Amino acid sequence: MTSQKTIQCAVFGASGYSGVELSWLLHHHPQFTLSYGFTSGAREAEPVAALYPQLNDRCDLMLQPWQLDLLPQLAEQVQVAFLALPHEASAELAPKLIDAGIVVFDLSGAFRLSDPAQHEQAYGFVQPQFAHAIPYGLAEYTQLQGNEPLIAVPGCYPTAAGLALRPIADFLANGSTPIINAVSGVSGAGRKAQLHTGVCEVSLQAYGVASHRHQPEIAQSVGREVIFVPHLGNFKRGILATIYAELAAGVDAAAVQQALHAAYAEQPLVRVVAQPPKLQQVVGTPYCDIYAKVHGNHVIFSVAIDNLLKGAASQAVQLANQYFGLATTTGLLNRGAVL
Ligand SMILES: NC(=O)C1=CN([C@@H]2O[C@H](COP(=O)(O)OP(=O)(O)OC[C@H]3O[C@@H](n4cnc5c(N)ncnc54)[C@H](OP(=O)(O)O)[C@@H]3O)[C@@H](O)[C@H]2O)C=CC1
Ligand SMILES: CC(=O)N[C@@H](CCC(=O)OP(=O)(O)O)C(=O)O
Repeated sequence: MTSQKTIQCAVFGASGYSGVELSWLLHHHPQFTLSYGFTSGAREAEPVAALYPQLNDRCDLMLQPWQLDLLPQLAEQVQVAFLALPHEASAELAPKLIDAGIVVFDLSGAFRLSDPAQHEQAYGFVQPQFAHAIPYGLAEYTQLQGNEPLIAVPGCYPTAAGLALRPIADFLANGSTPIINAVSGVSGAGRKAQLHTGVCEVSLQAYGVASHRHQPEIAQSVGREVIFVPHLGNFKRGILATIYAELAAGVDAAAVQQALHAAYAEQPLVRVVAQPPKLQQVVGTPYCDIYAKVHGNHVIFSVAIDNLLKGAASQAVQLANQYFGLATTTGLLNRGAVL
């Protein structure tokens, strides 16, 4: 185990929603020191509290615009970079950081899909060639050794779907297609101004119907085709996913419950709950809450996470904890969130 606060790290995209949550978690982390918080080159240097006044007198991080000529200095100082960047920016920057000897935890979708053709179709750009070898970091199902150069942090919706469906993957009817309906708060779309996420525009609505880039990611994660329909809701943060899956003959409610409890008995950040979860019980926390009910030959899940934490920043820290041999919850409990 590494001694106190010795692991220096940088957050790229620290002015964004998932980046600021990461920065706040790392600011308090007992083992990591947040040495740099970078923004795009389009900004001036400024304190993080200038963008997020709730951090006044609580976090003295200075945001700096990223320029490539900072790389040698960065490589001397930090061991770890967390990328909370647009997908293409991550794809471009990650190889440079790796070449400089920095381990990268990437929150974008740039390295999640192992099939390059599927990636190009979903993201519209060509994936770096080494992407197929990058571990997909659904934290409860990943065993990092501490020598991986890059870890792909799962997407927010795929985190919720993967944590529910993986424990019962062997119980599903042959050839059946789970259906995932999920509602996300507006922070899922990031901080940048966009008409469709404006306060007068958002009203519960489906989008990306059976065409969202997370559909192939969920399919890859659970090992079968799925139907995925995301929805945008008029609330700030959180994802509530309702998942329907057909069970193989003979699988009953007890078997499903036993599989879920067995999968997460030793996993402190996934809670198998007895009532359908409310968003408010996970918002601002690193937990995923999973409820399951068997109805006839189907299992119905209701799953709740905070998209910016378990769906992004806290899962990245969970993976970094694992990478450095720390307990999975280190620095994650009793923290509160920024937004
Ligand atoms: N929001 C969410 O719920 C989740 C997001 N993610 C992923 O995390 C990543 C960040 O998302 P989110 O926090 O929502 O995004 P935001 O739009 O809130 O933030 C984006 C950040 O990236 C910076 N940035 C933009 N372009 C560049 C560039 N070319 N070079 C360097 N920095 C750049 C921005 O800086 P500036 O302020 O200067 O523009 C900002 O700090 C995305 O890949 C997203 O898909 C993953 C899971 C959940
Ligand atoms: C509400 C909303 O817009 N959500 C985003 C997903 C969140 C996100 O940033 O996607 P990744 O997990 O792939 O990084 C979207 O649908 O594009």
